[in-house]
Formats: sequence, structure tokens, C-alpha cells
Amino acid sequence: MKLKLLRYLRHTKPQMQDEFQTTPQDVEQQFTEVRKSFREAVKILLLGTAESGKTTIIKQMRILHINGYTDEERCDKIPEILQNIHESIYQLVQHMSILGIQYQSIASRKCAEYILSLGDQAPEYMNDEYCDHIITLWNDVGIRTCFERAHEIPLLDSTKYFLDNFERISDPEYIPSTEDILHSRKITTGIHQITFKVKVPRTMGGGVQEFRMYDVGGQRDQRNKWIQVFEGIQAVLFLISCGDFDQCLREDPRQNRLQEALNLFRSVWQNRFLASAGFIVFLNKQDVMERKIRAGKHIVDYFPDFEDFCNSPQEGNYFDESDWTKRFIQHKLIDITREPFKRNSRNNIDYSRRECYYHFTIATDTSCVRKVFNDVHQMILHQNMKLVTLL
Ligand SMILES: Nc1nc2c(ncn2[C@@H]2O[C@H](COP(=O)(O)OP(=O)(O)OP(=O)(O)O)[C@@H](O)[C@H]2O)c(=O)[nH]1
Ligand SMILES: [Mg+2]
Repeated sequence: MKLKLLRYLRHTKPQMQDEFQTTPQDVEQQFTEVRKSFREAVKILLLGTAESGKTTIIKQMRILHINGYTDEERCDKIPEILQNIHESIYQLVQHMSILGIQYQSIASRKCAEYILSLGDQAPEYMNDEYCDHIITLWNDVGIRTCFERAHEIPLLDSTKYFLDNFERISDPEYIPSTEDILHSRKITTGIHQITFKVKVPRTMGGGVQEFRMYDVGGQRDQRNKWIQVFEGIQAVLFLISCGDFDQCLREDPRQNRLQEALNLFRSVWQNRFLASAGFIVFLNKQDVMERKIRAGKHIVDYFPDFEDFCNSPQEGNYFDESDWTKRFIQHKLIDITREPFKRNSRNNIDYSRRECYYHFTIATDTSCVRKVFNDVHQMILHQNMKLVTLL
């Protein structure tokens, strides 16, 4: 199976139609072979820097291919969501003085003092006083000005989502919605896996294909654990956050997050233990990237070579700055895959012929992930069929 997928990834355009100009018996025989290959789970490893969206993809697989979350499991997420909210407001309040921004009123300043006195951990119970303070602060013009300067603060991506929804969340009867779960953030440590089955269309032989997806932590101090799961991986799903172009790492405030992601992609692409794995890149957080560009942020201020890219002839028609920005990031990845590197004599793999597939995604959007994952699945199915016919 691993070998099959490897071979598949060396071909960009499956030509199934030509290969099935055979008798119905031959076709049935081919389907039987394909179904046999389904018995082995396809192992997919999610990689990327911290907060690129790996765990969010795992949550989406659970929503799409397992039965989602029970009420009990939803309630288990409440402490995580409350901690996200507290961390968001705490970071904003902390940065008001650092950025020299004034509160709109004395009342807001008092609320801020209360929040600061709690430290960075959410209180165990949200009493009325705490809830009122959060609502007052989020409505303060000064706090909103601070929020506009989010790129200067290590703020969670879901800050606005949770603070906008705070009144609903602070209800004593609150049960997190699926959207709340997708927006919540908890750093991954260690290695986690999810196994699920996906139906194969009758036209492709029917049956089910099992997938096993591995999630790892993306922070620098977590990456030394990754190697433990490289064995037997058939496809790497690399996530890169396109909304990160104007931010620095939490672990190292001197390092631009997008640059870190590009460097990491190079080391993963060139890793000899993953040489036989297929590569799929999700250029994630398209919504965050677009929002930033609409708010007047420009990637050229962080990546000056963007200007040369815009002035160079391109194959496609790019319409606006968001379009140019996402293509620019994609081209940076493509350039990395074209960098020369040594042929590995041990496994005799010609790296230069490896293909990498790109998708523009919003990991919090279930319909987007459903569509993209369908494409990934179809690719695997097509190639399985193609390889069976070639055997
Ligand atoms: N708006 C938006 N938020 C996203 C998107 N993808 C992920 N997020 C949010 O980004 C935050 C981080 O996502 P995670 O999935 O936890 O990131 P991760 O890659 O698993 O991070 P580590 O576990 O630290 O490696 C969460 O709050 C998600 O809801 C996206 O496409 N758009
Ligand atoms: Mg994670």
C-alpha cells in the first residue's frame, strides 16, 4: 500500500478512463484488488508549526466521519473555552499599557485591574462580576484599538469569535456548539491519533477505506517527538497558516511565523524518513489572511520579494491582493520543492520527481474541509485503481 501511494504521488494526472477499456470481468477483478488494499489503513501525518490548524483538522474528521461530539464531550470542552476567553482578555488588558492605549472610561480601567489581579489563569467559576467586567472591556474603544493591533500581541486567533459570543457562553446552561469546539484552542503535546472509515463510491468499487491520522504538537519543543511517527506514513498533510505573515512566534519573538513555517516545510520535505510519503499542503487560515489584508496589512512589509513576484509574469489571473498573497505563499513552497538536494542512495528515491498537492483552506469551516478531504480521498482512490490495473 505504501509503495502504491508512493508511485501514485509521482503521477499528477491519473488517466483512469484509458485504463478501464477492458471487459466487465476485468473491471470486477480490478475492483476486488482495490478493495483488498482498503484493508490497510492509509496513515496520514499532520505536520506544521504551532497554531497552523492541525488539531482543528482532526476535530473536523471526527465531525465528518465519526459521530461528532456528544453533549457530555461538549461540556468537557467548557474549561478549555473559558481559558481561551480569559487568555484573550488578559492579553488585551496587559498590552494596553505596553502599547500606550487609554481606556475609554474609568469603569473600564477598574475592570482591567480586576482581570489583571486574577493572573493568566481563568477563574474556576465565572461569577457575575467577572462576566460584567469582560463585557465592559470588550465594548471599550481602547480595548478595540488594542485588538486592531493584534499582530503586535500573541493573541489567539479566536479572540474575536469568543468575545463576540461571550454572553451566550456565560449562560449557566451553556453547552458548546460544534463551532465553539472548532474555534477553541489547546496546545497539543505528545502524539494523538484518530481512526475513521470513509465510504468508497460504487463507481470506484464500493466498500470502505480506513484512515489513521496522527496529530502532533507544532511548537519548537514538540518537534523532536515527530520522528516517532514517521514510520509507515503514506501521506504528510502539512498545514501552513497564511494569516501568520505579520506575526512572530510565541517561542521566539524575533522570528516571523510564516518564515518559520517555510523553513519547517523545507526540513520536512527533505527529511529522508518521509521520502516515500506523499505530500499535501493546506494553505490554511485563508479567512484570517483576507481579514488582515482588508484591514490594511500587506505581506510586502514582511516579505519584500512579494513586489518582484507581483511584477513577474504569472500563469494565472490574480485579481486582488489576497489572491496575489496566497499565490505568493504557494510559490514560495513550490520553490522549496524545486530546490536541489541529494539523491538518497539508501532507498534509491528520486526526490526531484515527487509531487506536492496544494489546497487553500479554512480549517474551521466544515464544508471547506469536507470538500478538500474528498479531493484527497479521491486522489488516493484513483491511484489505487490505477496501480491495480498496472500490476
Ligand atoms: N479563523 C480561523 N481559525 C483557525 C483556522 N484553522 C485553525 N484555526 C484556529 O487556530 C487555533 C489553533 O488551531 P489548532 O488546530 O489548535 O493548531 P495546531 O496546529 O494543532 O497547534 P499545536 O497543537 O500547537 O501544534 C484554534 O483556535 C483554531 O480554531 C482557520 O482556517 N481559520
Ligand atoms: Mg494541536
